[in-house]
Amino acid sequence: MLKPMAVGNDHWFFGPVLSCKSVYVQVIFGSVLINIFALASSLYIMTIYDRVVPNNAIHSMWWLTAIIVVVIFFDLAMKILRGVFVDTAGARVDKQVSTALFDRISRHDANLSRTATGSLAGTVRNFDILKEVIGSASFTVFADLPFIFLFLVVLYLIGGPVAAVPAVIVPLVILFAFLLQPIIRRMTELSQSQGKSKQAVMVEMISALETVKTTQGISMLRNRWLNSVLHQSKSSTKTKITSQLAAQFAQFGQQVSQIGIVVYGVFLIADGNLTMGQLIACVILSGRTMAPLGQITGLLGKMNSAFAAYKSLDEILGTQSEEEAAAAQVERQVIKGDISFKNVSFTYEDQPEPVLTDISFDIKAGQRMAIVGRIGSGKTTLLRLLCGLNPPDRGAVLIDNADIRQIRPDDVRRNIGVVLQNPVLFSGSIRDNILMGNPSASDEDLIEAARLSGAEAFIGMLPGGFDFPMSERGRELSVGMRQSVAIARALIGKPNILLMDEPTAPLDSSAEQQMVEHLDTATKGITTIFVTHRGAMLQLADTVLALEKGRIAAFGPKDDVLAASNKGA
Ligand SMILES: Nc1ncnc2c1ncn2[C@@H]1O[C@H](COP(=O)(O)OP(=O)(O)OP(=O)(O)O)[C@@H](O)[C@H]1O
Repeated sequence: MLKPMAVGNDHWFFGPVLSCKSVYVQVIFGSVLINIFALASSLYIMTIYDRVVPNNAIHSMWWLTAIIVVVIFFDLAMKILRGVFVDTAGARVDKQVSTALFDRISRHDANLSRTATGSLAGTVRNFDILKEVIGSASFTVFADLPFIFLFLVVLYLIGGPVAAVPAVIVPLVILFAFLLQPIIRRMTELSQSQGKSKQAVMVEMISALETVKTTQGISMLRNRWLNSVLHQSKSSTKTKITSQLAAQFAQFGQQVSQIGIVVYGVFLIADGNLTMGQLIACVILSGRTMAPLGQITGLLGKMNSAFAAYKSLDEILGTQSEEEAAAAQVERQVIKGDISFKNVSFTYEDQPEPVLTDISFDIKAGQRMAIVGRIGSGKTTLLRLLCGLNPPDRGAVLIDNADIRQIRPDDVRRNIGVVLQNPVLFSGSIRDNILMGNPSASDEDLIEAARLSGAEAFIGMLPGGFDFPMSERGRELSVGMRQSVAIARALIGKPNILLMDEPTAPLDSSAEQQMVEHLDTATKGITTIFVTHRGAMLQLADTVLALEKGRIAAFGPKDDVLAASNKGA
């Protein structure tokens, strides 16, 4: 079960934002000053027209000009500082949220592993949109919004009834933007989800480029790509046009307001109720009143994108994973290695049939068990449940009599060595890759793990030995070499439980025999569970579990199970 996280200091987004509270308070303070400065320039022009020009008061003009120049410099300094503060806060939030994102995605969570890699990458990329809004100077426009009312009041104090013109237009612009808002939001969400599908097609193709090149699959993927590009560009164009409509209406409102003030003002001047200077000041103030609305409506598209990005990120970061929930429960520095399955059943999401049904068995610490069965009988799935990659729907997987979901994930990772099917290596040296199994291991541990896995034999022949540099996925090594490095990575943490999924599958029979001999030494005294289709690996096992269509067909000492199966055959 996923539990929503509380909003507060621990919230993935509002937590970091609130931690920059003091910076944002300074930004608001800066905005107050900037808006007050904006009043000064219209008052200056009004005074020049009404007092200085009629009286030819050049001396006063110099004084007033000196004051307004100082104000303009302060205004400039404030705007620069405000921009710097917003950027600084944005960078801090970015660092914290990006770290949380990495941690969350790198933790094995069944819910995330169901999401396509490309789509996940798209969600992560969307964080940039959110970051751009909160970390950009345009964000400060929100701080300017309340000043619309201040400007209206000042407009009234200076121009009296002319204030009625912007006072009518401002709510109309706001209303129009509000009415468009849900439409823009829907379009933005659609455009973002289509963007993620586009990313998913590209990532899937790039990650299997060689397969794509050597099969006839290019045209199929190309069609998928073009379809998603077409859909996304259609919806993003619609979103842009609609949000521009709101911005254009705000600009239109600004122009109408200024013309309205001029026309109304001329009548008021004719009646002697307004001066020329007051009229000019009112026109300037009306522009200033409407400016934030223009900016906000221009930002509507971006803000909706940011909101949609927030929502999709919240699906990843806003919930507490089961392993995090369990983290607080049982600490197991050392796991001895007893394993029990109690009536375990499991169905992959969106699949009609269970993959494992009512699986129960016990093995004692130090036993070595082979899981055998036909293709698709559920062997890998059983191993996935054992590493905690997927939680069972019913029943429980117990390690040292504790439900694996209740053991801290770090303790599970430290005590269980895992070699998955087709293990992945990372760019970096062989040393880096093996140390991923235990970053604090000594050089002796490293050499020992390489010896036990059989990797030592070829590492010595590579240029640089353990420092041999590899690129992405370790493609400079043969499949068998990669397998040995992956086994060394699993062994270096000296685990008491070792899980392996067909560790000898890519090897020929002589390499397999060698690997079996290495593993025989490496797994002495360790609870070892491995999936295999190969007879040679069975030499290691003292216990065999045979699966058939997700149910236990046989379980017991190797010789008994093999004898029974020979009799059956
Ligand atoms: N991620 C998944 N989502 C949905 N169904 C899955 C997933 N992984 C496996 N399955 C299905 O679960 C069943 C068991 O798969 P599993 O990989 O556990 O079998 P296996 O015995 O290890 O097969 P093999 O010998 O081919 O490795 C299969 O029918 C497979 O289609």
